[in-house]
Amino acid sequence: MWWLKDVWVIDPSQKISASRDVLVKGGQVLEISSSLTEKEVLEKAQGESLETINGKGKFLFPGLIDVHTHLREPGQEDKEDILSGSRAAVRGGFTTIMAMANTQPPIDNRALIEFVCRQGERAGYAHVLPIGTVTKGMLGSELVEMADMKEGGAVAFSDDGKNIQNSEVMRLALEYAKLTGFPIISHCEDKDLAGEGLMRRGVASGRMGLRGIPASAESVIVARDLILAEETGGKLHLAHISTTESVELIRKAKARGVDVTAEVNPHHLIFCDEEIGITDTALKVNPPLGSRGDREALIEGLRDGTIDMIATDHAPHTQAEKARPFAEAPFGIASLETALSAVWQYLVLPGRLSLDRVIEAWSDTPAQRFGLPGGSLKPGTLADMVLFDPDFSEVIESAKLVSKARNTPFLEKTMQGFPVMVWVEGRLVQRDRTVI
Ligand SMILES: NC(=O)N[C@@H](CC(=O)O)C(=O)O
Ligand SMILES: [Zn+2]
Repeated sequence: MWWLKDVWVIDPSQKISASRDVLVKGGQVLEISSSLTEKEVLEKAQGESLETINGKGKFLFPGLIDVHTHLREPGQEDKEDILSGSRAAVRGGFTTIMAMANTQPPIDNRALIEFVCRQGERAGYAHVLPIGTVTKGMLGSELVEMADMKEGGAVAFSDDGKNIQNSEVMRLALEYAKLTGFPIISHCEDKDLAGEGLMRRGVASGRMGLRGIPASAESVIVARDLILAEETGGKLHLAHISTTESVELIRKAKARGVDVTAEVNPHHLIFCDEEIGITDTALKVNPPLGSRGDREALIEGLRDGTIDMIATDHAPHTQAEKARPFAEAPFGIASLETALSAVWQYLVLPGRLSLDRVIEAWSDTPAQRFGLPGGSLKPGTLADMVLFDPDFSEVIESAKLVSKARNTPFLEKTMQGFPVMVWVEGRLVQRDRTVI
């Protein structure tokens, strides 16, 4: 049994943000109280061994749920695999991760869905929940067997990494997914507008002489998908929103009652295109980093609820691939191990976002939207939880990362505020930054 004493509990699912004592027993949250005496706790332990943690000055919240994680297995295990990715997850404070389907081969049938589930269970760290593709082979034309894949354990459908260019296929997908009750997760990017662009088109891309991707490449597809979701009544989730226009479109669609949710990635909230250097491929990501104005619009959107969730879009690549010239390096940032700390340091500490809002957007809301267990510390629920120490500082060193990937802009930087204990179903899986 665990007794977390005098810890600041943030659990948006129960509207708790207060100093509390928390008891965990038999893998479940047993009780959250304003204070407990040793005698009371020992009685409740009923002879079970007890570990007491002094939580003063620390936060306890539900294990974070990441709805956008690339784990690369099967097929690209040199970048990441389900074991290394789910270890990286718990090191970063995530107890549930939704695995993206753009593997090789893509996760487009029930057998592959079951394979990802099995590998996740075998790894035994974060819960790994597979997302299936929307189309067979991720080729954008023929829909997968959604109901069958749901039976196998899929929790959503997405061709992420690629946009569904054919609007009729997207419309059918939204219609058909209604049978499963699951959202279609859309990677909004008009292929022709994006062209061979390398970063967001604007003053910075002009100065650097790099081919640009206009903001419209994202926003025209956001507009299309919102119209199709409205017409079909299907559930739509928009991945990695990055432009001011997209935020505006979502705000208006929500006001009309469209069944849409949206996510934003930490890097789009923290960086902007001006910070990209021609030698710095760590910041080469898709969608590309926007302008300062976009960054403000995204923060505002997350604050007012237009943007529902934060998601990492953990996109691991090998060092050799990221060492290529800017034009040739792949898009993506590996972020499971640094995302929460980065949000704490760059957004919560300066007062741009409250920690309560961050936790809601990264636990309760994803659980609700995708119908997942977790995201709550209600007594009786599985104890997936994070103890966060706002004062813990660490240099992000290659040797300490448990992900296979090193493509993070925070490498060699000192960061402050980290998860120092993480439990999955009441079992301690990370202590003092070491994965157990
Ligand atoms: N975000 C990225 O830059 N890359 C992702 C694909 C994606 O999420 O669109 C990847 O799979 O590498
Ligand atoms: Zn994507």
